[in-house]
Order: sequence, then structure tokens, then C-alpha cells
Amino acid sequence: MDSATGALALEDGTIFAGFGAGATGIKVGELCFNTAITGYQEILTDPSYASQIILFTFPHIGNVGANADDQEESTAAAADAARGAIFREPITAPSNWRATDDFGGWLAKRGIIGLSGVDTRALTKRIREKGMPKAAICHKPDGNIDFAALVELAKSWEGLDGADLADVVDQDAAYENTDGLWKPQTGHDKLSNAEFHVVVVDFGVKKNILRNLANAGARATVVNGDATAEQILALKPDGVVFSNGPGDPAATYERSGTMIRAIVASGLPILGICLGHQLLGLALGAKTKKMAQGHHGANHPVKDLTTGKVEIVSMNHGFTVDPETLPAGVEESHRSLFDGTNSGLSVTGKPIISVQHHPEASPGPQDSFYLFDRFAGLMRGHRGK
Ligand SMILES: NC(=O)CC[C@H](N)C(=O)O
Repeated sequence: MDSATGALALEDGTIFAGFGAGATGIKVGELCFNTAITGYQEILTDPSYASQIILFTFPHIGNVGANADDQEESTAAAADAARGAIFREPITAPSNWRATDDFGGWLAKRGIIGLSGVDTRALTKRIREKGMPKAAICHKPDGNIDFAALVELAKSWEGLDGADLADVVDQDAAYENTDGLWKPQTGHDKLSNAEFHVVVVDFGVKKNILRNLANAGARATVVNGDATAEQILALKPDGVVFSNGPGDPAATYERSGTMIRAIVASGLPILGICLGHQLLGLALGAKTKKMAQGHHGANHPVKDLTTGKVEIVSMNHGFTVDPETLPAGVEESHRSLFDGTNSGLSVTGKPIISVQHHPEASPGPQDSFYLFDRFAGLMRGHRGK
């Protein structure tokens, strides 16, 4: 392609040339595909995507522009969330009453490199067959692209294995949240009479987790992932939430394992979400491992083994808890119906639950909102003891 202004190079030397958008320059990251057909802004601002390049399988990305309400990260440090965005069709002008920005301009402001005009279906098939590669993406408006150098960059990048990226995207200073879910006409619900106070341990928390907690009656104090168990317990919470976040759970566990084990031992109700679920699994004695393709989308079927109900959920993970390694007393509560991987844990006789998927959605179906009420029920029950 003579007129290429952007390109993607994979670590195996494969090159896809196309048209650059958004930020200019070069970035490296792990390439994954996401099958959601809406919610690109929430996806691109989810701190769990740090050091990743997202290939959207839906061809038209950008049509509804961008707005301030759909940001999922709660901290400026999360500016190192997704590094690149790949889509089939060039970005068109925004067409939505909520849009305050056009998608290309928004990508540029956030430092995300966009790439269109590539065969996204071929790339998706490549990931399905060979797994998520290390990749380098570039946007060079003058068309001066050094393809060989891009391949070298992709090859030499250290990758996500062993990376404690939660430390990069979490917020240092503690803060409170009473904002609830957003509604089209009225904006955010506000929690006035909180029934519960929860401490959310921030490994890269998405705002919609805090909002769902507020809608379930919980005011949240969000603390950094480096907080000690003593500091958390001194806040006298009714329950503790371990948040979602980027990178390799085993690496983050090395830093936070002592705190997580102590919170488990405290007997307080616990809810773990995604990275928080994986960290909890490690604290309970299970092991995590890297997946080949990962799960990234808003249409994944998961079965709640405690009720037999199937829910359609939002997913975003590249690591997984190995159910073969669950010790006695730790139950698998949810399972992916796509590939049978673990999607939830509970602990016999203890108020501890966690899920691999995203009950807060954003984007995605709201089938799993009930988990916040289930957690509230655990806190209510614990309080009565
Ligand atoms: N969304 C998340 O919390 C992702 C968890 C972890 N970083 C993974 O990729 O598996």
C-alpha cells in the first residue's frame, strides 16, 4: 500500500498496512480482539487494557463520537490504558446526541494510535489460531514507515507475562464514591443514605464498579493496591472489593498477596472482580495461567453454577484461574460456556465471592448486576453475626 499512513507489525514479522488515526508515533503492546459492537470508549478507557492494542471486530468504530460520561478510568494515571485501536472502516463524523468530541480527535488527545483499512477479519483469525501476539502500531502522516524497525520493536518488547501493571494505573490518594449509575435523562444517581461502607482496593478500578456498588447501597472508599490490611481494616468497612486491573495477576500478587491473605483471614465479606478475582484465587491457594486468545467482548455466555442460570456477560481477560488447582473448600461458582474456563469462585461457609467477568458491564449486558446485590446480601448477613 503506497499511501499507507499507519501500520501494525506482529512479532512473527507479519505486517498490516493501513491508514493512521488519532495520535501519531509508535507504540507497542499485546494485540487482542474485542467482539463488542458498542462501547468502544468504555473499552478504550478501561485501565485493565494497559499495554494492549485492541482490534475491534465490529467494522464501524467511532460513529457515536466520545463524551465525558463514558470514561471508565477514575484516575489520570490510567492514561496508559489501551495503546492502540484497530478498526476496518475509517472514522466518520460523530452522530449521537451525547457526543462532545469526535473519535479521531479524542484518540489523539488520549495518545491512542488508531489504524483503519486493515483486514480485521484476517487479523482476528490469526489471533484465534496462534494466540495474542506482541505487536507494534504506528501512525505516520507523512507515510514514512520503517516496517523492519516496527517488527523489531514488537519482538523486543517484554510482553505482559510477569508485568505488575496495576501498579502503573492505580490512583495513589484514597477517595470516596457515592455516584450511582448513569441514566439518560437524569445523569448519575446519587447515594444519600448508604447502608454499607465498602473499601475498594484499586488495581485499576472501572468507575461502573463504584457506581453499581452505590446502587446496591454501598458508599465506597477507594484505596491504592499498596494499602496494608491494617489500613483497610482501620476504615471499618462492611466489606472489601478487589478491583479489576491490567497485567499478570501473579506479578501483582507478589506485591499485594500479604494484604489480600490478611483480608481473607479477617472474615469480612469480599467481592473480587476480574484481576481481583484472580488475586483472590491466588490468595486462596489456586494458580493462574496465561490464555492463548483471552476473552474480550460483550456477548459471552456464563453459567452461574449456584443457580443454574445463564447470563450474557462482558469479558476482558487474558489470564485465568486454573480450576484444577482449587483447594478443598473453594468452589467454582461460574463457568464460561464458550470454553469451560473458570468464571467465578466462592468459599464454603464464608462470605467470599468473585467473578472473572465484568458484572458492572460498561460496555455490555447488565445480566450480572445481581452480583452487587448478592454481595450486599453477604454484608447484611455478616453484620447480623
Ligand atoms: N479486566 C481485568 O481485570 C483483567 C485481568 C488480567 N489483567 C487479565 O488480563 O486477565
